[in-house]
Amino acid sequence: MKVQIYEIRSKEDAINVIESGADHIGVPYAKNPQYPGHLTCEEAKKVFEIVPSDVLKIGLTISEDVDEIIENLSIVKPDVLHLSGDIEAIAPEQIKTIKRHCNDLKIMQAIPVYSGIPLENQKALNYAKEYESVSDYFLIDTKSMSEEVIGATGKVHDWNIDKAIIESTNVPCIIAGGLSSENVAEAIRISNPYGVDSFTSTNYDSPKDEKRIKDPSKVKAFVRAAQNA
Ligand SMILES: O=C(O)c1ccccc1NCC(=O)[C@H](O)[C@H](O)COP(=O)(O)O
Repeated sequence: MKVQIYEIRSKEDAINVIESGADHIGVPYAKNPQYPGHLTCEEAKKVFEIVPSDVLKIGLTISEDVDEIIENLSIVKPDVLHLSGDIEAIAPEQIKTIKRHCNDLKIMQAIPVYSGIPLENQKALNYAKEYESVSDYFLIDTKSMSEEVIGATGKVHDWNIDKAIIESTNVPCIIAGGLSSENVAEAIRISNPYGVDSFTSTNYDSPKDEKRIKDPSKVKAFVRAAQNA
């Protein structure tokens, strides 16, 4: 079971999270006034410099501007670009353009799932079909009604929807949305994913420093719970 941890804002957090056994390190970058925690491209590059080659460097952007995305990738150089903005803002053909400009880049497309809405009233399965030819991973994540972006809600959704998406595609799927050491085993049992992702529930309750937000004991407990599931 692959374990992905967001959002890494410092080399210290990256080291702690890697020592805790995470397989994927998630760094959101390209400054956006709505997300003060996101790093500049230069800061993200510096964090990734210390990541060993057996850990995947996941760079998250919510940008919808393909030229800007390509320019930023030339600085940050992640292994995987995680697209977590409005899914309809970047069409599969545009993702092909991004891939053409960046050798060996892999794509993780976020698939939005709303809490409390039945699968038949959501577009998640259609999106998975539409984006599977340009995606190396899907990140099935909770979307809030009031936000354009997908994720970072701290809220769970129905894991049977994850199961349906996972069974519909050959793209490796990582599940996300309110996952913690307490609920991750049950989410895995229901959906049988390739990997699991956590942000909110592995943060300190009150970080003392804006760059050091990950609580090593919560990250270790999450990794252990996922690996033992
Ligand atoms: O990490 C962010 O800052 C972020 C911002 C905007 C959209 C998505 C973001 N993170 C993506 C992730 O993969 C999170 O870990 C995922 O959404 C789960 O978050 P949570 O429900 O808080 O555990």
